[in-house]
Amino acid sequence: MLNINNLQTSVEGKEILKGISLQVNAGEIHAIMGPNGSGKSTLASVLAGKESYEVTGGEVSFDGKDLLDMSPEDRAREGLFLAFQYPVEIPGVSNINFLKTALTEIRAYKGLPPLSSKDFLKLLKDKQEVVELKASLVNRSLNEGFSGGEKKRNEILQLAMLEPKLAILDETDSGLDIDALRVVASGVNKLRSENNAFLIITHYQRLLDYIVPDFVHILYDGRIIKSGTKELALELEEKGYDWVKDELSAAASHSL
Ligand SMILES: Nc1ncnc2c1ncn2[C@@H]1O[C@H](COP(=O)(O)OP(=O)(O)OP(=O)(O)O)[C@@H](O)[C@H]1O
Repeated sequence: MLNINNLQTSVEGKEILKGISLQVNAGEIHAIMGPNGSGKSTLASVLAGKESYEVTGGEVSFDGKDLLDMSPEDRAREGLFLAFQYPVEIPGVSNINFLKTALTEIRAYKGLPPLSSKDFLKLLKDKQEVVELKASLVNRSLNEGFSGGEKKRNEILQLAMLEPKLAILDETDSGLDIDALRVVASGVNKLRSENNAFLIITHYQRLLDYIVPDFVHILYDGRIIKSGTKELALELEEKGYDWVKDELSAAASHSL
């Protein structure tokens, strides 16, 4: 589904991603962990097509198509979804209109007609229950005045409505209380299927108790320095990032 090969990117002349390779197949959940400033959000932004990042090398294919060649809108239409670390507020655009417009766009791209208002509202009600989001929030302006936790739940509502092939969740757990964390995680677990995949960026092993990843990758200074299964996240929480660095330098000196 997603194939990243030696991806390198810079921002304002500063190299941030220094050769990332990662393959995500349908049905898989990958977690990316790494210290502050290691490039996690940059990776998410580059995949979503944010303009300020310059790709200086490498390739990314998504379902066999060249992702880097597509506009951000086409990436979304192809089924890529990014849940922001800091969801944006859009005053004047109601949450419900935003969802309807986005869903209509995506359906049109797939050659499907728009849903009738009745069917749309029925779908919305069903999905709202998945994320336990209050009905009143759906009628308000997009994220305006939402609490941090409500914004994150709203991101998962968007995910539930749009059913992307690949969802990238950038620190969705930050700012969530325990109940909201459980709701967001159970939303993701209900939405996961054989046909979609998730890339979950997180600082805390805690989220991975709820959403069990198939693979965990450690991003450090713009490179994936170690990959493993869910146990790697536990080990990391216990020993810290210096342990991975020390292990790698020991391996490097051993091979000299
Ligand atoms: N628009 C930008 N302009 C200048 N530098 C940037 C920009 N975006 C990212 N960077 C730099 O790139 C590096 C990686 O940032 P990024 O936000 O990807 O890290 P992160 O791993 O997501 O960190 P955190 O865990 O703190 O969210 C940082 O040194 C950051 O200052």
